[in-house]
Amino acid sequence: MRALRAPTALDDKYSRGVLGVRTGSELYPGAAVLGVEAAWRTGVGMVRYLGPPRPTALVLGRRPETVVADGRVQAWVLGSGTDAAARGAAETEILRAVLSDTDPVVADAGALDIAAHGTAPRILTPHDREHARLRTALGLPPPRGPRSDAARETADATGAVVLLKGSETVVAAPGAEPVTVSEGTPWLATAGTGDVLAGTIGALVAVAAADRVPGADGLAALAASGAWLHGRAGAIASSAVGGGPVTALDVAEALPRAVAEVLSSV
Ligand SMILES: NC(=O)C1=CN([C@@H]2O[C@H](COP(=O)(O)OP(=O)(O)OC[C@H]3O[C@@H](n4cnc5c(N)ncnc54)[C@H](OP(=O)(O)O)[C@@H]3O)[C@@H](O)[C@H]2O)[C@@H](O)CC1
Ligand SMILES: Nc1ncnc2c1ncn2[C@@H]1O[C@H](COP(=O)(O)OP(=O)(O)O)[C@@H](O)[C@H]1O
Repeated sequence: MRALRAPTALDDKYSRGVLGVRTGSELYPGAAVLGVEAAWRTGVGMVRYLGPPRPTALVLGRRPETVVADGRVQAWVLGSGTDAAARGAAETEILRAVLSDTDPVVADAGALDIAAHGTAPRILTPHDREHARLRTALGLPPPRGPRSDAARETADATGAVVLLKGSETVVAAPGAEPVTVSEGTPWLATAGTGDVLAGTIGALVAVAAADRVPGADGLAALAASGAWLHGRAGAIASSAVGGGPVTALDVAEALPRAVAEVLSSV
Protein backbone atom coordinates (compact mmCIF):
# COMPACT_ATOMS: atom_id res chain seq x y z
CA MET A 1 0.00 0.00 0.00
CA ARG A 2 1.27 3.48 -0.88
CA ALA A 3 0.96 5.80 2.14
CA LEU A 4 0.82 8.94 0.01
CA ARG A 5 -0.97 9.76 -3.19
CA ALA A 6 -1.25 13.06 -4.98
CA PRO A 7 -4.83 14.17 -5.71
CA THR A 8 -6.05 13.94 -9.29
CA ALA A 9 -8.63 15.78 -11.39
CA LEU A 10 -11.15 13.14 -10.29
CA ASP A 11 -10.82 13.98 -6.60
CA ASP A 12 -13.03 16.09 -4.37
CA LYS A 13 -12.63 16.83 -0.68
CA TYR A 14 -14.57 13.72 0.34
CA SER A 15 -12.75 11.30 -1.96
CA ARG A 16 -9.47 12.53 -0.40
CA GLY A 17 -10.64 11.49 3.08
CA VAL A 18 -12.14 13.23 6.10
CA LEU A 19 -10.34 13.05 9.45
CA GLY A 20 -12.27 13.45 12.70
CA VAL A 21 -10.24 14.84 15.60
CA ARG A 22 -11.24 14.72 19.29
CA THR A 23 -8.21 16.13 21.08
CA GLY A 24 -7.29 19.02 23.38
CA SER A 25 -8.78 20.22 26.64
CA GLU A 26 -9.05 23.43 28.61
CA LEU A 27 -5.69 22.49 30.20
CA TYR A 28 -3.90 21.47 26.98
CA PRO A 29 -5.64 23.36 24.15
CA GLY A 30 -2.43 23.68 22.10
CA ALA A 31 -2.30 19.94 21.42
CA ALA A 32 -5.52 20.28 19.41
CA VAL A 33 -4.03 23.05 17.28
CA LEU A 34 -0.86 21.04 16.63
CA GLY A 35 -2.64 17.84 15.58
CA VAL A 36 -5.10 19.65 13.32
CA GLU A 37 -2.31 21.69 11.73
CA ALA A 38 -0.31 18.52 11.09
CA ALA A 39 -3.29 16.74 9.54
CA TRP A 40 -3.97 19.61 7.11
CA ARG A 41 -0.27 19.88 6.27
CA THR A 42 0.02 16.15 5.54
CA GLY A 43 -2.75 16.48 2.96
CA VAL A 44 -6.33 15.40 3.64
CA GLY A 45 -9.66 16.44 2.13
CA MET A 46 -11.22 17.74 5.35
CA VAL A 47 -10.54 17.90 9.08
CA ARG A 48 -13.52 17.88 11.45
CA TYR A 49 -12.50 19.03 14.92
CA LEU A 50 -14.81 18.23 17.85
CA GLY A 51 -13.61 19.43 21.24
CA PRO A 52 -14.15 21.84 24.15
CA PRO A 53 -14.72 25.58 23.51
CA ARG A 54 -11.19 26.89 24.15
CA PRO A 55 -9.31 24.50 21.86
CA THR A 56 -12.08 24.88 19.28
CA ALA A 57 -11.56 28.65 19.21
CA LEU A 58 -7.78 28.25 18.93
CA VAL A 59 -8.06 25.64 16.17
CA LEU A 60 -10.35 27.93 14.17
CA GLY A 61 -8.07 30.90 14.82
CA ARG A 62 -5.13 29.04 13.35
CA ARG A 63 -7.00 26.99 10.71
CA PRO A 64 -10.37 28.48 9.71
CA GLU A 65 -10.72 25.76 7.06
CA THR A 66 -11.36 23.26 9.88
CA VAL A 67 -14.99 22.10 10.11
CA VAL A 68 -16.32 22.02 13.67
CA ALA A 69 -19.68 20.39 12.85
CA ASP A 70 -20.16 16.67 13.48
CA GLY A 71 -20.51 14.43 10.43
CA ARG A 72 -19.09 11.46 8.54
CA VAL A 73 -15.37 10.77 8.75
CA GLN A 74 -13.06 8.05 7.43
CA ALA A 75 -10.70 7.98 10.46
CA TRP A 76 -10.22 9.46 13.92
CA VAL A 77 -7.47 10.96 16.06
CA LEU A 78 -8.35 10.78 19.76
CA GLY A 79 -6.73 11.86 23.00
CA SER A 80 -3.75 14.18 22.42
CA GLY A 81 -3.83 16.94 25.03
CA THR A 82 -6.34 15.14 27.24
CA ASP A 83 -6.02 13.43 30.59
CA ALA A 84 -7.86 10.14 31.07
CA ALA A 85 -8.29 10.89 34.80
CA ALA A 86 -10.21 14.10 33.98
CA ARG A 87 -12.48 12.52 31.30
CA GLY A 88 -16.20 12.89 31.95
CA ALA A 89 -18.83 10.15 31.51
CA ALA A 90 -20.28 11.73 28.35
CA GLU A 91 -16.87 11.86 26.63
CA THR A 92 -16.13 8.28 27.70
CA GLU A 93 -19.38 7.17 26.12
CA ILE A 94 -18.55 8.95 22.85
CA LEU A 95 -15.05 7.45 22.74
CA ARG A 96 -16.46 3.96 23.44
CA ALA A 97 -18.90 4.37 20.55
CA VAL A 98 -16.11 5.41 18.17
CA LEU A 99 -13.93 2.52 19.34
CA SER A 100 -16.68 -0.04 18.88
CA ASP A 101 -17.38 1.15 15.33
CA THR A 102 -15.42 0.31 12.17
CA ASP A 103 -13.56 3.53 11.23
CA PRO A 104 -9.84 3.37 12.05
CA VAL A 105 -8.61 5.26 15.13
CA VAL A 106 -5.28 6.80 16.09
CA ALA A 107 -5.24 7.00 19.90
CA ASP A 108 -2.78 9.14 21.85
CA ALA A 109 -2.20 10.36 25.42
CA GLY A 110 -5.52 10.52 27.35
CA ALA A 111 -7.30 8.07 25.01
CA LEU A 112 -4.74 5.27 25.30
CA ASP A 113 -6.45 3.57 28.24
CA ILE A 114 -9.83 3.31 26.57
CA ALA A 115 -8.45 2.52 23.10
CA ALA A 116 -6.64 -0.53 24.45
CA HIS A 117 -10.05 -2.19 23.94
CA GLY A 118 -12.37 -1.96 20.96
CA THR A 119 -13.30 -3.40 17.61
CA ALA A 120 -12.21 -0.45 15.47
CA PRO A 121 -8.85 -0.86 13.72
CA ARG A 122 -6.54 1.02 16.11
CA ILE A 123 -3.09 2.58 16.24
CA LEU A 124 -1.92 3.38 19.78
CA THR A 125 0.86 6.00 19.98
CA PRO A 126 2.38 5.94 23.51
CA HIS A 127 5.79 7.28 24.52
CA ASP A 128 7.77 5.04 26.90
CA ARG A 129 6.11 6.29 30.10
CA GLU A 130 2.61 6.01 28.62
CA HIS A 131 3.51 2.55 27.35
CA ALA A 132 4.56 1.41 30.83
CA ARG A 133 1.30 2.81 32.27
CA LEU A 134 -0.77 1.10 29.57
CA ARG A 135 0.91 -2.23 30.25
CA THR A 136 0.19 -1.94 33.95
CA ALA A 137 -3.48 -1.31 33.18
CA LEU A 138 -3.50 -4.41 30.94
CA GLY A 139 -1.89 -6.57 33.63
CA LEU A 140 1.34 -6.92 31.64
CA PRO A 141 4.76 -6.69 33.33
CA PRO A 142 6.80 -3.46 33.10
CA PRO A 143 8.70 -3.24 29.78
CA ARG A 144 12.12 -4.90 30.01
CA GLY A 145 14.66 -5.77 27.33
CA PRO A 146 14.30 -4.62 23.72
CA ARG A 147 11.54 -2.01 23.24
CA SER A 148 10.39 -3.83 20.12
CA ASP A 149 9.66 -7.02 22.12
CA ALA A 150 7.52 -5.11 24.62
CA ALA A 151 5.71 -3.19 21.87
CA ARG A 152 4.92 -6.45 20.11
CA GLU A 153 3.57 -7.98 23.30
CA THR A 154 1.33 -4.92 23.86
CA ALA A 155 0.13 -5.15 20.25
CA ASP A 156 -0.74 -8.82 20.75
CA ALA A 157 -2.56 -8.06 24.02
CA THR A 158 -4.65 -5.20 22.60
CA GLY A 159 -5.14 -6.31 18.98
CA ALA A 160 -3.97 -2.82 18.00
CA VAL A 161 -0.96 -1.51 16.14
CA VAL A 162 1.42 -0.06 18.77
CA LEU A 163 3.66 2.81 17.74
CA LEU A 164 6.14 3.34 20.58
CA LYS A 165 7.64 6.84 20.29
CA GLY A 166 11.26 7.74 21.02
CA SER A 167 14.52 8.55 19.24
CA GLU A 168 13.86 5.18 17.62
CA THR A 169 10.16 4.65 17.02
CA VAL A 170 8.95 1.05 17.01
CA VAL A 171 5.83 0.03 15.09
CA ALA A 172 4.35 -3.33 16.04
CA ALA A 173 1.25 -4.95 14.55
CA PRO A 174 -0.32 -7.96 16.33
CA GLY A 175 1.48 -11.16 15.38
CA ALA A 176 3.96 -9.43 13.08
CA GLU A 177 7.63 -8.54 13.21
CA PRO A 178 8.01 -4.92 14.50
CA VAL A 179 9.74 -2.29 12.37
CA THR A 180 11.88 0.58 13.62
CA VAL A 181 11.88 4.13 12.24
CA SER A 182 14.88 6.31 13.06
CA GLU A 183 14.43 9.17 10.58
CA GLY A 184 14.47 12.49 12.43
CA THR A 185 16.59 14.62 14.70
CA PRO A 186 17.03 14.80 18.48
CA TRP A 187 15.61 18.35 18.20
CA LEU A 188 12.25 16.54 18.02
CA ALA A 189 12.51 16.01 21.78
CA THR A 190 10.34 19.06 22.45
CA ALA A 191 6.79 19.52 23.73
CA GLY A 192 4.02 18.92 21.23
CA THR A 193 5.84 16.93 18.54
CA GLY A 194 3.88 13.84 19.58
CA ASP A 195 0.64 15.76 19.00
CA VAL A 196 1.94 16.60 15.51
CA LEU A 197 2.74 12.93 14.91
CA ALA A 198 -0.81 11.84 15.78
CA GLY A 199 -2.27 14.35 13.30
CA THR A 200 0.16 13.23 10.60
CA ILE A 201 -0.72 9.57 10.97
CA GLY A 202 -4.43 10.40 11.23
CA ALA A 203 -4.29 12.17 7.87
CA LEU A 204 -2.53 9.24 6.20
CA VAL A 205 -5.09 6.80 7.60
CA ALA A 206 -8.07 8.97 6.56
CA VAL A 207 -6.76 9.29 3.00
CA ALA A 208 -6.14 5.53 2.75
CA ALA A 209 -9.50 4.66 4.35
CA ALA A 210 -11.39 6.88 1.89
CA ASP A 211 -10.39 4.21 -0.63
CA ARG A 212 -10.50 1.07 1.55
CA VAL A 213 -10.22 0.52 5.32
CA PRO A 214 -6.73 -0.88 5.86
CA GLY A 215 -6.10 -4.16 7.72
CA ALA A 216 -3.58 -4.42 10.57
CA ASP A 217 -0.57 -4.68 8.22
CA GLY A 218 -1.78 -1.68 6.21
CA LEU A 219 -2.34 0.34 9.39
CA ALA A 220 1.15 -0.53 10.63
CA ALA A 221 2.63 0.59 7.29
CA LEU A 222 0.72 3.90 7.53
CA ALA A 223 1.89 4.40 11.12
CA ALA A 224 5.51 3.78 10.14
CA SER A 225 5.16 6.09 7.13
CA GLY A 226 3.72 8.79 9.39
CA ALA A 227 6.64 8.42 11.81
CA TRP A 228 9.08 8.66 8.91
CA LEU A 229 7.39 11.77 7.43
CA HIS A 230 7.31 13.40 10.88
CA GLY A 231 11.02 12.67 11.37
CA ARG A 232 11.84 13.98 7.92
CA ALA A 233 9.77 17.13 8.57
CA GLY A 234 11.72 17.66 11.80
CA ALA A 235 15.00 17.34 9.89
CA ILE A 236 13.80 19.73 7.16
CA ALA A 237 12.65 22.27 9.77
CA SER A 238 15.98 22.10 11.56
CA SER A 239 17.96 22.40 8.30
CA ALA A 240 15.96 25.52 7.47
CA VAL A 241 17.49 27.16 10.56
CA GLY A 242 21.03 25.90 9.95
CA GLY A 243 20.60 22.73 11.99
CA GLY A 244 19.17 24.63 14.95
CA PRO A 245 16.20 23.94 17.25
CA VAL A 246 12.65 23.41 16.07
CA THR A 247 9.25 23.84 17.68
CA ALA A 248 6.37 21.41 17.19
CA LEU A 249 4.62 23.92 14.94
CA ASP A 250 7.79 24.20 12.80
CA VAL A 251 7.62 20.44 12.31
CA ALA A 252 3.98 20.62 11.21
CA GLU A 253 4.80 23.46 8.82
CA ALA A 254 7.61 21.41 7.24
CA LEU A 255 5.34 18.43 6.53
CA PRO A 256 4.32 19.59 3.01
CA ARG A 257 8.00 19.59 1.97
CA ALA A 258 8.47 16.07 3.35
CA VAL A 259 5.33 14.94 1.49
CA ALA A 260 6.48 16.62 -1.74
CA GLU A 261 9.91 14.94 -1.50
CA VAL A 262 8.28 11.52 -1.23
CA LEU A 263 5.79 12.16 -4.04
CA SER A 264 8.51 13.45 -6.38
CA SER A 265 10.64 10.34 -5.73
CA VAL A 266 8.02 7.79 -6.89
N1 LIG B 1 1.00 22.31 23.94
C1 LIG B 1 0.27 21.31 24.43
O1 LIG B 1 -0.96 21.41 24.59
C2 LIG B 1 0.93 20.04 24.80
C3 LIG B 1 0.18 19.04 25.38
N2 LIG B 1 0.71 17.86 25.73
C4 LIG B 1 -0.19 16.92 26.38
O2 LIG B 1 0.15 16.91 27.74
C5 LIG B 1 -0.39 15.74 28.32
C6 LIG B 1 0.64 15.08 29.18
O3 LIG B 1 1.69 14.60 28.35
P1 LIG B 1 3.06 14.09 28.97
O4 LIG B 1 3.76 13.30 27.94
O5 LIG B 1 3.82 15.23 29.55
O6 LIG B 1 2.48 13.19 30.14
P2 LIG B 1 2.99 12.08 31.05
O7 LIG B 1 3.41 10.86 30.32
O8 LIG B 1 1.94 11.90 32.05
O9 LIG B 1 4.30 12.72 31.69
C7 LIG B 1 4.19 13.42 32.84
C8 LIG B 1 5.36 12.91 33.65
O10 LIG B 1 6.51 13.67 33.32
C9 LIG B 1 7.29 13.82 34.47
N3 LIG B 1 7.87 15.13 34.46
C10 LIG B 1 7.22 16.29 34.57
N4 LIG B 1 8.09 17.31 34.55
C11 LIG B 1 9.32 16.76 34.42
C12 LIG B 1 10.62 17.31 34.36
N5 LIG B 1 10.84 18.64 34.40
N6 LIG B 1 11.67 16.46 34.23
C13 LIG B 1 11.47 15.13 34.17
N7 LIG B 1 10.22 14.56 34.25
C14 LIG B 1 9.18 15.38 34.37
C15 LIG B 1 6.34 13.66 35.63
O11 LIG B 1 6.92 12.78 36.49
P3 LIG B 1 7.06 13.15 38.07
O12 LIG B 1 6.79 14.62 38.23
O13 LIG B 1 6.05 12.27 38.71
O14 LIG B 1 8.46 12.79 38.34
C16 LIG B 1 5.08 13.05 35.06
O15 LIG B 1 4.85 11.76 35.59
C17 LIG B 1 -0.85 14.84 27.16
O16 LIG B 1 -2.24 14.96 27.03
C18 LIG B 1 -0.14 15.47 25.97
O17 LIG B 1 -0.81 15.24 24.75
C19 LIG B 1 2.09 17.53 25.43
O18 LIG B 1 2.03 16.87 24.18
C20 LIG B 1 2.97 18.76 25.37
C21 LIG B 1 2.37 19.87 24.52
N1 LIG C 1 15.78 12.14 21.07
C1 LIG C 1 14.89 12.05 20.07
N2 LIG C 1 15.29 11.89 18.78
C2 LIG C 1 14.39 11.83 17.78
N3 LIG C 1 13.05 11.92 17.95
C3 LIG C 1 12.60 12.07 19.20
C4 LIG C 1 13.47 12.15 20.32
N4 LIG C 1 12.72 12.31 21.44
C5 LIG C 1 11.43 12.34 21.04
N5 LIG C 1 11.35 12.19 19.70
C6 LIG C 1 10.12 12.18 18.92
O1 LIG C 1 9.36 13.33 19.29
C7 LIG C 1 8.00 12.99 19.52
C8 LIG C 1 7.66 13.23 21.00
O2 LIG C 1 6.35 12.80 21.29
P1 LIG C 1 5.75 12.83 22.76
O3 LIG C 1 6.69 12.20 23.71
O4 LIG C 1 4.37 12.32 22.68
O5 LIG C 1 5.76 14.39 23.08
P2 LIG C 1 4.55 15.39 23.41
O6 LIG C 1 3.62 14.65 24.34
O7 LIG C 1 5.19 16.55 24.08
O8 LIG C 1 3.88 15.75 22.14
C9 LIG C 1 7.84 11.55 19.08
O9 LIG C 1 7.50 11.50 17.71
C10 LIG C 1 9.25 10.98 19.27
O10 LIG C 1 9.51 9.88 18.43
